[in-house]
Amino acid sequence: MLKKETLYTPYTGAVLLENPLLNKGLAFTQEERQALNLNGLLPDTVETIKEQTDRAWAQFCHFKRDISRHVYLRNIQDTNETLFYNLVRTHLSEMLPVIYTPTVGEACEHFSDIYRRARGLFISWPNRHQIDEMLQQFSRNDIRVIVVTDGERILGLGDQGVGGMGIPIGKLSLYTACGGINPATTLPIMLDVGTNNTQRLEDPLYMGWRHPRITDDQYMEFMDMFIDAVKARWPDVLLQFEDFAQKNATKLLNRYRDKLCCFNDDIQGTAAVTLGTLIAASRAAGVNLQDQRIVFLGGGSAGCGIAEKIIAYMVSTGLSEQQARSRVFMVDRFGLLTDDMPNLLDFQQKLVTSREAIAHWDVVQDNLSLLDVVRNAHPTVMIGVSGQPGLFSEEIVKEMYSHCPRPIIMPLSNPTSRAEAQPRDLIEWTQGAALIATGSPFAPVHYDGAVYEIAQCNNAYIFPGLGLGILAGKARRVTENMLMAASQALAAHSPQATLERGGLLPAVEDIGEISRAIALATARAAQQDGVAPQASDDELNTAIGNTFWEAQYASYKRASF
Ligand SMILES: O=C([O-])CC(=O)C(=O)O
Ligand SMILES: [Mg+2]
Repeated sequence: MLKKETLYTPYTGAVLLENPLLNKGLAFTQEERQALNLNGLLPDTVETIKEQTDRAWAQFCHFKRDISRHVYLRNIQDTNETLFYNLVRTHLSEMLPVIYTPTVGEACEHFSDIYRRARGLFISWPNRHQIDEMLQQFSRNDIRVIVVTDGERILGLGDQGVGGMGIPIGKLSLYTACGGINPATTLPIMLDVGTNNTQRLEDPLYMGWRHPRITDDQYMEFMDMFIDAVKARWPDVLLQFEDFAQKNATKLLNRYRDKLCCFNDDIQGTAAVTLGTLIAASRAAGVNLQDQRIVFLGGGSAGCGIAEKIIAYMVSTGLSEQQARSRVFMVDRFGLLTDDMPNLLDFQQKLVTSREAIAHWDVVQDNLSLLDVVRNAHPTVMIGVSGQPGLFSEEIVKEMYSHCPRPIIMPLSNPTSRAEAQPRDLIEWTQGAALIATGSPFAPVHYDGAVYEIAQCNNAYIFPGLGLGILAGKARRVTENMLMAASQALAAHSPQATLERGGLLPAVEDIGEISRAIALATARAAQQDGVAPQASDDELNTAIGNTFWEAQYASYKRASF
Protein backbone atom coordinates (compact mmCIF):
# COMPACT_ATOMS: atom_id res chain seq x y z
CA MET A 1 0.00 0.00 0.00
CA LEU A 2 1.40 3.36 -1.00
CA LYS A 3 1.58 6.01 1.64
CA LYS A 4 -0.74 8.84 0.84
CA GLU A 5 0.92 12.23 0.98
CA THR A 6 -0.89 15.25 2.33
CA LEU A 7 -0.61 18.35 0.23
CA TYR A 8 -1.49 21.80 1.50
CA THR A 9 -2.75 23.91 -1.38
CA PRO A 10 -3.58 27.61 -1.53
CA TYR A 11 -5.60 27.03 -4.72
CA THR A 12 -9.31 26.47 -4.64
CA GLY A 13 -12.32 26.22 -6.93
CA ALA A 14 -11.94 26.41 -10.70
CA VAL A 15 -8.28 27.49 -10.41
CA LEU A 16 -7.47 24.15 -8.78
CA LEU A 17 -9.32 22.21 -11.49
CA GLU A 18 -7.45 24.16 -14.19
CA ASN A 19 -4.02 23.18 -12.87
CA PRO A 20 -3.00 19.87 -14.49
CA LEU A 21 -0.37 19.13 -11.83
CA LEU A 22 -2.93 19.48 -9.03
CA ASN A 23 -6.22 18.53 -10.62
CA LYS A 24 -7.79 15.24 -9.52
CA GLY A 25 -11.14 15.63 -11.31
CA LEU A 26 -13.80 13.39 -9.83
CA ALA A 27 -11.28 11.91 -7.41
CA PHE A 28 -11.61 14.92 -5.08
CA THR A 29 -13.30 13.52 -1.97
CA GLN A 30 -16.43 15.11 -0.44
CA GLU A 31 -14.26 16.60 2.35
CA GLU A 32 -11.82 18.06 -0.16
CA ARG A 33 -14.65 19.45 -2.26
CA GLN A 34 -15.99 21.13 0.86
CA ALA A 35 -12.64 22.51 2.01
CA LEU A 36 -11.47 23.65 -1.42
CA ASN A 37 -14.65 25.30 -2.75
CA LEU A 38 -15.23 22.62 -5.36
CA ASN A 39 -18.86 21.93 -4.53
CA GLY A 40 -21.01 22.23 -7.61
CA LEU A 41 -18.06 22.21 -9.98
CA LEU A 42 -18.02 18.42 -10.32
CA PRO A 43 -20.66 15.70 -10.80
CA ASP A 44 -21.65 14.07 -7.52
CA THR A 45 -19.73 10.80 -7.74
CA VAL A 46 -16.30 10.44 -6.16
CA GLU A 47 -14.09 8.15 -8.23
CA THR A 48 -10.85 6.30 -7.68
CA ILE A 49 -7.95 6.83 -10.07
CA LYS A 50 -8.54 3.28 -11.30
CA GLU A 51 -12.10 4.15 -12.32
CA GLN A 52 -10.90 7.32 -14.05
CA THR A 53 -8.19 5.32 -15.82
CA ASP A 54 -10.69 2.72 -17.02
CA ARG A 55 -12.93 5.41 -18.49
CA ALA A 56 -10.02 7.12 -20.22
CA TRP A 57 -8.84 3.78 -21.63
CA ALA A 58 -12.32 3.10 -23.05
CA GLN A 59 -12.33 6.55 -24.69
CA PHE A 60 -8.80 5.99 -26.02
CA CYS A 61 -9.91 2.73 -27.66
CA HIS A 62 -12.74 4.57 -29.37
CA PHE A 63 -10.42 6.62 -31.58
CA LYS A 64 -9.45 4.98 -34.84
CA ARG A 65 -6.39 7.02 -35.83
CA ASP A 66 -3.18 7.21 -33.84
CA ILE A 67 -2.93 10.98 -34.29
CA SER A 68 -6.43 11.37 -32.76
CA ARG A 69 -5.32 9.15 -29.88
CA HIS A 70 -2.26 11.35 -29.48
CA VAL A 71 -4.37 14.52 -29.34
CA TYR A 72 -6.65 12.84 -26.83
CA LEU A 73 -3.81 11.77 -24.54
CA ARG A 74 -2.12 15.17 -24.75
CA ASN A 75 -5.42 16.66 -23.71
CA ILE A 76 -5.54 14.49 -20.59
CA GLN A 77 -1.92 15.42 -19.88
CA ASP A 78 -2.86 19.09 -20.04
CA THR A 79 -5.88 18.53 -17.78
CA ASN A 80 -4.80 16.00 -15.15
CA GLU A 81 -1.18 14.80 -15.21
CA THR A 82 -1.56 12.22 -12.46
CA LEU A 83 -4.34 10.51 -14.38
CA PHE A 84 -2.33 10.77 -17.61
CA TYR A 85 0.64 8.94 -16.09
CA ASN A 86 -1.48 6.35 -14.34
CA LEU A 87 -3.18 5.67 -17.67
CA VAL A 88 0.06 5.53 -19.67
CA ARG A 89 1.78 3.28 -17.12
CA THR A 90 -1.22 0.95 -17.03
CA HIS A 91 -1.23 0.58 -20.83
CA LEU A 92 2.40 1.30 -21.64
CA SER A 93 2.85 -0.91 -24.69
CA GLU A 94 -0.29 0.49 -26.35
CA MET A 95 0.41 4.11 -25.46
CA LEU A 96 4.16 4.52 -25.88
CA PRO A 97 3.90 4.45 -29.70
CA VAL A 98 1.14 7.10 -29.45
CA ILE A 99 2.76 9.64 -27.13
CA TYR A 100 6.23 8.93 -28.53
CA THR A 101 7.75 7.42 -31.68
CA PRO A 102 6.28 6.95 -34.26
CA THR A 103 3.08 9.03 -33.74
CA VAL A 104 4.95 11.95 -32.18
CA GLY A 105 6.56 12.45 -35.61
CA GLU A 106 3.17 13.08 -37.17
CA ALA A 107 2.25 15.28 -34.21
CA CYS A 108 5.32 17.45 -34.92
CA GLU A 109 4.47 17.72 -38.62
CA HIS A 110 0.94 18.79 -37.70
CA PHE A 111 1.79 20.68 -34.50
CA SER A 112 0.10 23.89 -35.62
CA ASP A 113 -3.04 22.04 -36.82
CA ILE A 114 -3.59 20.01 -33.65
CA TYR A 115 -2.47 22.67 -31.14
CA ARG A 116 -4.71 23.02 -28.06
CA ARG A 117 -2.86 24.51 -25.16
CA ALA A 118 0.57 25.87 -24.24
CA ARG A 119 3.08 23.64 -22.47
CA GLY A 120 6.69 24.42 -21.62
CA LEU A 121 8.67 27.39 -22.90
CA PHE A 122 8.89 28.79 -26.42
CA ILE A 123 11.96 30.98 -26.76
CA SER A 124 12.21 32.66 -30.13
CA TRP A 125 14.99 34.65 -31.76
CA PRO A 126 13.05 37.95 -31.66
CA ASN A 127 12.69 37.47 -27.86
CA ARG A 128 16.34 36.65 -27.30
CA HIS A 129 17.03 39.65 -25.09
CA GLN A 130 14.40 38.47 -22.62
CA ILE A 131 15.60 34.90 -22.11
CA ASP A 132 16.66 35.63 -18.54
CA GLU A 133 13.28 37.13 -17.66
CA MET A 134 11.39 34.29 -19.33
CA LEU A 135 13.25 31.74 -17.25
CA GLN A 136 13.19 33.80 -14.05
CA GLN A 137 9.45 34.34 -14.35
CA PHE A 138 8.68 30.70 -15.04
CA SER A 139 6.13 29.68 -12.45
CA ARG A 140 7.86 26.53 -11.15
CA ASN A 141 11.15 26.88 -9.30
CA ASP A 142 12.16 23.29 -8.86
CA ILE A 143 13.04 22.21 -12.41
CA ARG A 144 15.29 19.13 -12.55
CA VAL A 145 15.12 17.97 -16.17
CA ILE A 146 14.91 20.06 -19.35
CA VAL A 147 14.64 18.65 -22.87
CA VAL A 148 15.43 21.26 -25.50
CA THR A 149 15.27 21.25 -29.30
CA ASP A 150 15.51 23.79 -32.09
CA GLY A 151 13.37 21.56 -34.31
CA GLU A 152 15.89 21.30 -37.14
CA ARG A 153 16.22 17.47 -37.32
CA ILE A 154 13.04 15.98 -35.96
CA LEU A 155 13.47 12.19 -36.03
CA GLY A 156 14.13 11.39 -39.71
CA LEU A 157 11.59 14.05 -40.74
CA GLY A 158 13.95 17.01 -40.98
CA ASP A 159 13.19 20.63 -40.12
CA GLN A 160 9.79 21.06 -38.45
CA GLY A 161 10.38 24.51 -36.98
CA VAL A 162 8.26 25.18 -33.91
CA GLY A 163 6.47 21.85 -34.47
CA GLY A 164 9.59 20.20 -33.09
CA MET A 165 8.21 21.03 -29.61
CA GLY A 166 6.33 17.71 -29.81
CA ILE A 167 9.64 15.94 -29.19
CA PRO A 168 10.68 17.54 -25.86
CA ILE A 169 7.10 17.05 -24.63
CA GLY A 170 7.15 13.37 -25.69
CA LYS A 171 10.62 12.69 -24.27
CA LEU A 172 9.69 14.23 -20.92
CA SER A 173 6.51 12.16 -20.81
CA LEU A 174 8.79 9.13 -20.96
CA TYR A 175 11.09 10.53 -18.28
CA THR A 176 8.07 10.39 -16.01
CA ALA A 177 6.25 7.31 -17.33
CA CYS A 178 9.38 5.13 -17.48
CA GLY A 179 11.96 6.86 -15.28
CA GLY A 180 9.69 8.08 -12.49
CA ILE A 181 10.75 11.73 -12.73
CA ASN A 182 8.15 13.95 -11.05
CA PRO A 183 6.37 15.81 -13.88
CA ALA A 184 6.31 18.99 -11.77
CA THR A 185 10.11 19.08 -12.13
CA THR A 186 10.32 18.72 -15.92
CA LEU A 187 10.34 21.43 -18.58
CA PRO A 188 10.19 21.12 -22.39
CA ILE A 189 11.81 24.01 -24.27
CA MET A 190 11.56 24.99 -27.93
CA LEU A 191 14.23 27.33 -29.28
CA ASP A 192 12.54 28.92 -32.28
CA VAL A 193 15.29 30.27 -34.52
CA GLY A 194 13.12 30.10 -37.65
CA THR A 195 12.67 27.29 -40.15
CA ASN A 196 13.86 26.50 -43.65
CA ASN A 197 10.88 24.24 -44.28
CA THR A 198 8.95 26.10 -47.00
CA GLN A 199 5.82 24.02 -46.47
CA ARG A 200 5.68 25.26 -42.88
CA LEU A 201 6.55 28.83 -43.82
CA GLU A 202 3.72 28.92 -46.33
CA ASP A 203 1.17 27.29 -44.03
CA PRO A 204 -1.25 30.01 -42.80
CA LEU A 205 -1.68 28.08 -39.54
CA TYR A 206 2.05 27.82 -38.81
CA MET A 207 2.69 29.06 -35.26
CA GLY A 208 6.43 29.60 -35.27
CA TRP A 209 8.57 32.59 -36.16
CA ARG A 210 8.22 32.92 -39.97
CA HIS A 211 11.79 33.42 -40.92
CA PRO A 212 14.66 31.39 -42.39
CA ARG A 213 16.86 29.84 -39.73
CA ILE A 214 19.41 31.96 -37.92
CA THR A 215 22.81 30.35 -38.44
CA ASP A 216 26.54 30.43 -37.65
CA ASP A 217 27.79 33.02 -35.15
CA GLN A 218 24.36 34.46 -34.47
CA TYR A 219 23.02 30.99 -33.71
CA MET A 220 25.90 30.20 -31.36
CA GLU A 221 25.44 33.53 -29.57
CA PHE A 222 21.78 32.69 -29.07
CA MET A 223 22.66 29.24 -27.73
CA ASP A 224 25.21 30.77 -25.34
CA MET A 225 22.57 33.20 -24.06
CA PHE A 226 20.17 30.33 -23.51
CA ILE A 227 22.68 28.13 -21.70
CA ASP A 228 23.84 31.02 -19.48
CA ALA A 229 20.24 31.77 -18.55
CA VAL A 230 19.56 28.10 -17.71
CA LYS A 231 22.67 27.93 -15.54
CA ALA A 232 21.67 31.07 -13.69
CA ARG A 233 18.13 29.88 -13.01
CA TRP A 234 18.63 26.12 -12.49
CA PRO A 235 22.35 25.48 -11.95
CA ASP A 236 21.92 21.77 -11.16
CA VAL A 237 19.42 20.88 -13.88
CA LEU A 238 19.92 17.96 -16.27
CA LEU A 239 19.64 19.31 -19.82
CA GLN A 240 19.02 16.98 -22.75
CA PHE A 241 19.72 18.18 -26.28
CA GLU A 242 17.32 16.59 -28.73
CA ASP A 243 16.98 16.54 -32.50
CA PHE A 244 19.44 19.29 -33.38
CA ALA A 245 20.82 19.21 -36.92
CA GLN A 246 23.94 17.20 -37.47
CA LYS A 247 26.04 20.29 -38.16
CA ASN A 248 25.24 21.67 -34.69
CA ALA A 249 24.71 18.62 -32.48
CA THR A 250 28.33 17.64 -31.81
CA LYS A 251 29.46 21.26 -31.69
CA LEU A 252 26.90 22.12 -29.00
CA LEU A 253 27.66 19.03 -26.97
CA ASN A 254 31.39 19.77 -26.96
CA ARG A 255 30.77 23.41 -26.14
CA TYR A 256 28.61 22.78 -23.09
CA ARG A 257 29.34 19.28 -21.75
CA ASP A 258 31.86 20.57 -19.20
CA LYS A 259 29.77 23.62 -18.28
CA LEU A 260 26.58 21.94 -17.09
CA CYS A 261 25.00 18.54 -16.60
CA CYS A 262 23.96 17.79 -20.17
CA PHE A 263 24.03 15.20 -22.93
CA ASN A 264 22.82 14.76 -26.48
CA ASP A 265 20.29 11.98 -26.69
CA ASP A 266 20.63 11.37 -30.44
CA ILE A 267 24.38 10.96 -30.21
CA GLN A 268 24.94 9.53 -26.73
CA GLY A 269 21.56 8.01 -25.83
CA THR A 270 21.25 6.28 -29.20
CA ALA A 271 24.86 5.08 -28.96
CA ALA A 272 24.27 3.70 -25.46
CA VAL A 273 21.12 1.77 -26.39
CA THR A 274 22.70 0.46 -29.59
CA LEU A 275 25.82 -0.71 -27.77
CA GLY A 276 23.65 -2.40 -25.12
CA THR A 277 21.58 -4.11 -27.81
CA LEU A 278 24.71 -5.17 -29.69
CA ILE A 279 26.29 -6.66 -26.55
CA ALA A 280 23.05 -8.62 -26.04
CA ALA A 281 22.79 -9.64 -29.71
CA SER A 282 26.41 -10.84 -29.76
CA ARG A 283 25.75 -12.97 -26.68
CA ALA A 284 22.61 -14.36 -28.33
CA ALA A 285 24.58 -15.14 -31.53
CA GLY A 286 27.41 -16.73 -29.53
CA VAL A 287 30.00 -14.34 -30.97
CA ASN A 288 32.20 -11.91 -29.03
CA LEU A 289 31.44 -8.30 -29.83
CA GLN A 290 35.10 -7.63 -30.55
CA ASP A 291 34.96 -10.29 -33.29
CA GLN A 292 32.08 -8.63 -35.16
CA ARG A 293 32.58 -6.62 -38.35
CA ILE A 294 30.21 -3.69 -38.41
CA VAL A 295 28.93 -1.62 -41.30
CA PHE A 296 26.96 1.59 -40.78
CA LEU A 297 24.65 3.17 -43.29
CA GLY A 298 24.63 6.84 -42.30
CA GLY A 299 27.78 8.72 -41.34
CA GLY A 300 26.15 11.53 -39.37
CA SER A 301 26.67 12.44 -35.74
CA ALA A 302 24.35 9.65 -34.55
CA GLY A 303 26.07 6.94 -36.62
CA CYS A 304 29.55 8.17 -35.71
CA GLY A 305 28.53 8.43 -32.02
CA ILE A 306 27.45 4.78 -32.06
CA ALA A 307 30.60 3.69 -33.91
CA GLU A 308 32.87 5.43 -31.38
CA LYS A 309 31.02 3.79 -28.48
CA ILE A 310 31.39 0.34 -30.03
CA ILE A 311 35.09 0.97 -30.64
CA ALA A 312 35.54 2.11 -27.02
CA TYR A 313 33.85 -1.07 -25.85
CA MET A 314 36.02 -3.26 -28.11
CA VAL A 315 39.12 -1.55 -26.72
CA SER A 316 37.89 -2.09 -23.14
CA THR A 317 37.64 -5.82 -23.91
CA GLY A 318 41.18 -6.18 -25.25
CA LEU A 319 41.52 -4.95 -28.85
CA SER A 320 43.96 -2.22 -29.78
CA GLU A 321 42.33 0.96 -31.03
CA GLN A 322 43.58 0.28 -34.54
CA GLN A 323 42.22 -3.27 -34.53
CA ALA A 324 38.86 -1.99 -33.29
CA ARG A 325 38.71 0.77 -35.92
CA SER A 326 39.55 -1.68 -38.71
CA ARG A 327 36.36 -3.61 -37.88
CA VAL A 328 34.05 -0.64 -38.48
CA PHE A 329 32.94 0.65 -41.92
CA MET A 330 30.98 3.87 -42.35
CA VAL A 331 28.91 4.31 -45.52
CA ASP A 332 27.05 7.55 -46.19
CA ARG A 333 25.36 8.91 -49.28
CA PHE A 334 28.72 9.36 -51.02
CA GLY A 335 29.72 5.76 -50.28
CA LEU A 336 32.25 4.22 -47.89
CA LEU A 337 34.12 6.90 -45.95
CA THR A 338 37.76 6.50 -46.97
CA ASP A 339 40.89 8.38 -45.97
CA ASP A 340 41.23 10.04 -49.40
CA MET A 341 37.80 11.73 -49.28
CA PRO A 342 37.64 15.52 -49.19
CA ASN A 343 35.26 17.48 -46.93
CA LEU A 344 34.96 14.96 -44.13
CA LEU A 345 33.27 16.28 -41.00
CA ASP A 346 35.29 16.48 -37.76
CA PHE A 347 33.67 13.50 -36.15
CA GLN A 348 34.07 11.37 -39.31
CA GLN A 349 37.86 11.78 -39.60
CA LYS A 350 38.78 8.99 -37.19
CA LEU A 351 36.25 6.57 -38.66
CA VAL A 352 37.48 6.42 -42.25
CA THR A 353 38.72 3.20 -43.84
CA SER A 354 42.22 3.41 -45.30
CA ARG A 355 42.41 2.89 -49.06
CA GLU A 356 45.47 0.80 -48.52
CA ALA A 357 43.61 -1.66 -46.31
CA ILE A 358 41.01 -2.29 -49.02
CA ALA A 359 43.28 -2.18 -52.07
CA HIS A 360 42.57 -5.87 -52.68
CA TRP A 361 38.77 -5.43 -52.72
CA ASP A 362 36.97 -6.48 -55.87
CA VAL A 363 35.23 -3.23 -56.91
CA VAL A 364 34.78 -1.33 -60.15
CA GLN A 365 34.49 2.27 -59.03
CA ASP A 366 36.05 4.64 -56.52
CA ASN A 367 32.94 5.38 -54.52
CA LEU A 368 32.08 2.16 -52.74
CA SER A 369 28.43 1.35 -52.15
CA LEU A 370 26.93 -0.52 -49.21
CA LEU A 371 26.71 -3.60 -51.45
CA ASP A 372 30.43 -3.32 -52.31
CA VAL A 373 31.26 -3.20 -48.61
CA VAL A 374 29.01 -6.15 -47.79
CA ARG A 375 30.52 -8.23 -50.64
CA ASN A 376 34.10 -7.50 -49.63
CA ALA A 377 34.18 -6.89 -45.87
CA HIS A 378 31.64 -9.62 -44.98
CA PRO A 379 30.10 -7.66 -42.11
CA THR A 380 28.30 -9.50 -39.34
CA VAL A 381 26.42 -6.42 -38.11
CA MET A 382 24.60 -3.81 -40.22
CA ILE A 383 23.28 -0.64 -38.60
CA GLY A 384 21.03 1.88 -40.37
CA VAL A 385 20.97 5.51 -39.23
CA SER A 386 20.41 7.08 -42.65
CA GLY A 387 16.86 8.39 -42.34
CA GLN A 388 16.25 6.79 -45.76
CA PRO A 389 13.68 3.99 -46.00
CA GLY A 390 14.31 0.68 -47.75
CA LEU A 391 18.09 0.89 -48.28
CA PHE A 392 18.73 -2.51 -46.70
CA SER A 393 17.63 -4.25 -49.90
CA GLU A 394 17.01 -7.95 -50.49
CA GLU A 395 20.24 -8.23 -52.48
CA ILE A 396 22.32 -6.64 -49.71
CA VAL A 397 20.74 -8.65 -46.90
CA LYS A 398 21.04 -11.97 -48.77
CA GLU A 399 24.66 -11.19 -49.60
CA MET A 400 25.35 -10.48 -45.92
CA TYR A 401 23.60 -13.69 -44.86
CA SER A 402 25.67 -15.74 -47.31
CA HIS A 403 28.78 -14.87 -45.27
CA CYS A 404 27.33 -14.91 -41.75
CA PRO A 405 25.00 -17.45 -40.13
CA ARG A 406 23.45 -15.00 -37.59
CA PRO A 407 23.53 -11.53 -39.09
CA ILE A 408 22.64 -8.72 -36.68
CA ILE A 409 20.60 -6.13 -38.57
CA MET A 410 19.42 -2.86 -37.07
CA PRO A 411 17.33 -0.46 -39.17
CA LEU A 412 17.31 2.32 -36.58
CA SER A 413 15.90 5.32 -38.48
CA ASN A 414 12.72 6.84 -37.09
CA PRO A 415 9.79 7.06 -37.40
CA THR A 416 8.51 3.80 -38.92
CA SER A 417 8.26 5.37 -42.39
CA ARG A 418 12.06 5.93 -42.42
CA ALA A 419 13.21 2.43 -41.39
CA GLU A 420 15.94 1.04 -43.68
CA ALA A 421 14.07 -2.29 -43.86
CA GLN A 422 10.91 -4.01 -42.67
CA PRO A 423 11.58 -6.72 -40.05
CA ARG A 424 9.27 -9.16 -41.88
CA ASP A 425 11.46 -8.92 -45.00
CA LEU A 426 14.66 -9.34 -42.99
CA ILE A 427 13.31 -12.52 -41.41
CA GLU A 428 12.23 -13.91 -44.79
CA TRP A 429 15.46 -13.03 -46.61
CA THR A 430 17.53 -14.74 -43.88
CA GLN A 431 15.09 -17.62 -43.20
CA GLY A 432 14.65 -16.48 -39.61
CA ALA A 433 18.39 -16.25 -38.85
CA ALA A 434 18.69 -12.46 -38.52
CA LEU A 435 18.80 -10.90 -35.05
CA ILE A 436 16.85 -7.70 -35.49
CA ALA A 437 16.44 -4.43 -33.62
CA THR A 438 14.63 -1.38 -35.00
CA GLY A 439 14.38 2.25 -33.87
CA SER A 440 10.58 2.46 -34.07
CA PRO A 441 8.22 -0.21 -32.74
CA PHE A 442 7.29 -3.14 -34.98
CA ALA A 443 4.86 -6.02 -34.36
CA PRO A 444 6.34 -9.52 -33.89
CA VAL A 445 6.92 -11.44 -37.13
CA HIS A 446 5.33 -14.86 -37.65
CA TYR A 447 7.46 -16.98 -39.94
CA ASP A 448 7.56 -20.69 -40.59
CA GLY A 449 5.66 -21.55 -37.41
CA ALA A 450 7.80 -19.37 -35.13
CA VAL A 451 7.25 -15.91 -33.63
CA TYR A 452 10.10 -13.38 -33.73
CA GLU A 453 9.91 -10.46 -31.26
CA ILE A 454 11.40 -7.29 -32.75
CA ALA A 455 13.44 -5.33 -30.20
CA GLN A 456 12.93 -1.57 -30.26
CA CYS A 457 16.48 -0.28 -30.01
CA ASN A 458 15.39 3.22 -29.05
CA ASN A 459 17.07 5.65 -26.67
CA ALA A 460 13.87 5.43 -24.59
CA TYR A 461 15.51 2.42 -22.93
CA ILE A 462 18.35 4.64 -21.71
CA PHE A 463 17.47 8.28 -21.01
CA PRO A 464 14.73 7.77 -18.37
CA GLY A 465 17.04 5.56 -16.27
CA LEU A 466 20.01 7.81 -16.89
CA GLY A 467 17.99 10.80 -15.69
CA LEU A 468 16.76 8.92 -12.62
CA GLY A 469 20.34 7.92 -11.77
CA ILE A 470 21.59 11.49 -12.21
CA LEU A 471 18.88 12.95 -9.98
CA ALA A 472 19.00 10.24 -7.31
CA GLY A 473 22.82 10.08 -7.32
CA LYS A 474 23.20 13.90 -7.49
CA ALA A 475 25.54 13.70 -10.50
CA ARG A 476 26.92 17.01 -11.73
CA ARG A 477 27.96 15.86 -15.22
CA VAL A 478 27.16 13.13 -17.73
CA THR A 479 30.32 11.13 -18.46
CA GLU A 480 31.01 8.50 -21.11
CA ASN A 481 31.47 5.89 -18.36
CA MET A 482 27.96 6.59 -17.10
CA LEU A 483 26.60 5.87 -20.58
CA MET A 484 28.73 2.74 -20.88
CA ALA A 485 27.39 1.55 -17.52
CA ALA A 486 23.85 2.16 -18.80
CA SER A 487 24.54 0.02 -21.91
CA GLN A 488 25.86 -2.82 -19.80
CA ALA A 489 22.95 -2.69 -17.37
CA LEU A 490 20.55 -2.84 -20.31
CA ALA A 491 22.37 -5.78 -21.94
CA ALA A 492 22.26 -7.65 -18.61
CA HIS A 493 18.46 -7.57 -18.86
CA SER A 494 18.17 -8.90 -22.42
CA PRO A 495 15.73 -11.85 -22.40
CA GLN A 496 17.28 -13.42 -25.48
CA ALA A 497 20.84 -13.16 -24.20
CA THR A 498 20.04 -14.36 -20.69
CA LEU A 499 17.03 -16.71 -21.08
CA GLU A 500 17.51 -17.64 -24.76
CA ARG A 501 13.95 -16.67 -25.55
CA GLY A 502 11.94 -13.48 -26.11
CA GLY A 503 13.33 -10.32 -27.69
CA LEU A 504 16.82 -8.90 -27.70
CA LEU A 505 15.60 -6.17 -25.34
CA PRO A 506 13.19 -6.38 -22.42
CA ALA A 507 9.51 -5.74 -23.14
CA VAL A 508 8.42 -2.10 -23.16
CA GLU A 509 6.30 -2.84 -20.07
CA ASP A 510 9.52 -3.50 -18.18
CA ILE A 511 11.21 -0.18 -18.96
CA GLY A 512 10.30 1.13 -15.47
CA GLU A 513 12.18 -1.75 -13.80
CA ILE A 514 15.08 -1.52 -16.26
CA SER A 515 15.29 2.23 -15.61
CA ARG A 516 15.92 1.58 -11.90
CA ALA A 517 18.75 -0.83 -12.75
CA ILE A 518 20.21 1.67 -15.22
CA ALA A 519 19.86 4.41 -12.60
CA LEU A 520 21.91 2.43 -10.08
CA ALA A 521 24.59 1.59 -12.66
CA THR A 522 24.91 5.20 -13.87
CA ALA A 523 24.92 6.64 -10.35
CA ARG A 524 27.75 4.27 -9.42
CA ALA A 525 29.70 5.25 -12.54
CA ALA A 526 29.17 8.93 -11.70
CA GLN A 527 30.80 8.34 -8.30
CA GLN A 528 33.70 6.48 -9.86
CA ASP A 529 34.25 9.40 -12.22
CA GLY A 530 34.16 11.85 -9.31
CA VAL A 531 31.10 13.74 -10.55
CA ALA A 532 28.76 12.64 -7.74
CA PRO A 533 29.06 12.39 -3.94
CA GLN A 534 29.93 8.99 -2.45
CA ALA A 535 27.01 6.79 -1.42
CA SER A 536 26.58 3.06 -0.81
CA ASP A 537 24.40 0.91 -3.08
CA ASP A 538 21.80 0.78 -0.29
CA GLU A 539 21.76 4.55 -0.07
CA LEU A 540 21.53 4.84 -3.84
CA ASN A 541 18.68 2.36 -4.05
CA THR A 542 16.82 4.24 -1.33
CA ALA A 543 17.40 7.52 -3.17
CA ILE A 544 16.18 5.96 -6.43
CA GLY A 545 13.05 4.69 -4.67
CA ASN A 546 12.41 8.09 -3.08
CA THR A 547 12.95 9.95 -6.35
CA PHE A 548 10.62 7.65 -8.30
CA TRP A 549 7.30 9.46 -8.55
CA GLU A 550 4.19 7.30 -8.30
CA ALA A 551 1.18 8.43 -10.32
CA GLN A 552 -1.17 8.51 -7.32
CA TYR A 553 -3.13 11.39 -5.85
CA ALA A 554 -2.09 13.07 -2.63
CA SER A 555 -4.83 13.96 -0.17
CA TYR A 556 -5.40 17.72 -0.08
CA LYS A 557 -5.85 20.21 2.71
CA ARG A 558 -6.36 23.90 2.38
CA ALA A 559 -3.26 25.91 3.15
CA SER A 560 -3.97 28.54 5.78
CA PHE A 561 -1.94 31.71 5.89
O1 LIG B 1 12.81 9.87 -30.68
C1 LIG B 1 13.14 8.71 -31.00
O2 LIG B 1 12.35 7.80 -31.22
C2 LIG B 1 14.60 8.38 -31.04
C3 LIG B 1 15.36 9.60 -31.35
O3 LIG B 1 15.83 10.30 -30.48
C4 LIG B 1 15.37 10.06 -32.75
O4 LIG B 1 15.07 9.28 -33.67
O5 LIG B 1 15.69 11.24 -32.93
MG1 LIG C 1 15.95 12.34 -31.12
